[in-house]
Amino acid sequence: MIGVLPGPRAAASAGTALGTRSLTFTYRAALPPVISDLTVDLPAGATTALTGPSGSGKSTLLYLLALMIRPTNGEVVWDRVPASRMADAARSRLRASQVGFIFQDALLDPSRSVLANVCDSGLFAGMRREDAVARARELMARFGVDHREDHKPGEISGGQAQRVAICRALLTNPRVVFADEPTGNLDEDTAAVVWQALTDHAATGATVVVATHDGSLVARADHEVRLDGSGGAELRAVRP
Ligand SMILES: Nc1ncnc2c1ncn2[C@@H]1O[C@H](COP(=O)(O)OP(=O)(O)OP(=O)(O)O)[C@@H](O)[C@H]1O
Repeated sequence: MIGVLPGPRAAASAGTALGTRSLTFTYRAALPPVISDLTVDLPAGATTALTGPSGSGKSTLLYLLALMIRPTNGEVVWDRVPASRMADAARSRLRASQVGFIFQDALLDPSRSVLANVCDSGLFAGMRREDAVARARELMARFGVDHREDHKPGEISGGQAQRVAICRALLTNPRVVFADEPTGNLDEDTAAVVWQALTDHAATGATVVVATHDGSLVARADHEVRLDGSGGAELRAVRP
């Protein structure tokens, strides 16, 4: 069980909005839990690096926090509400309106153009089409993929697909961004642009949680939650 640390930029935020209470998750009853009795508050207005050995449960914890899967025991709490107990439709609405998720393998729709992939999350969240397109083009220019807007995901590189996925996640200016190895496919300069974008987003008051093995990213985060590989975790301030 682990505790709470205030974020350096927490003053800019409305406080901690997201956390877990005695969270336990098991993929199969016969197996030991991947996450075991985890209590943590993830500060708003700050970046938190989620680290730990391969297989320790980083992706699983991101899916739980993003309400994509339900805990075996305990809660994921959003604004003091046990959101993991909400009905599916309510969880979907919360995800669409408040969460940006950058998957480890980008997970773009191969049948849709790059521009459509980026815009769709905004349309689903209720944005007007022209606003979604304008914001998508602004983000794609920032991440250097605007010249690919008419291409299909199968026609762009892995690093470009990762950047498109980042544009998609930031489109609605979500309150919470989860990123699963967002710089894994990127060169150093592009990774720096992505990290800066996530840091800037946290500075607006958002909660940003990044699963990563990249020590240079961890060193630039505000906090680290380290999963120990046996279901537990510890939280530390990277930059007190
Ligand atoms: N759908 C699934 N069914 C059963 N077990 C699973 C499933 N998905 C993941 N696991 C197991 O859960 C554990 C945690 O996996 P997870 O992908 O969350 O780890 P991770 O820390 O993100 O790993 P990596 O750093 O290698 O990406 C692993 O032992 C994995 O084999």
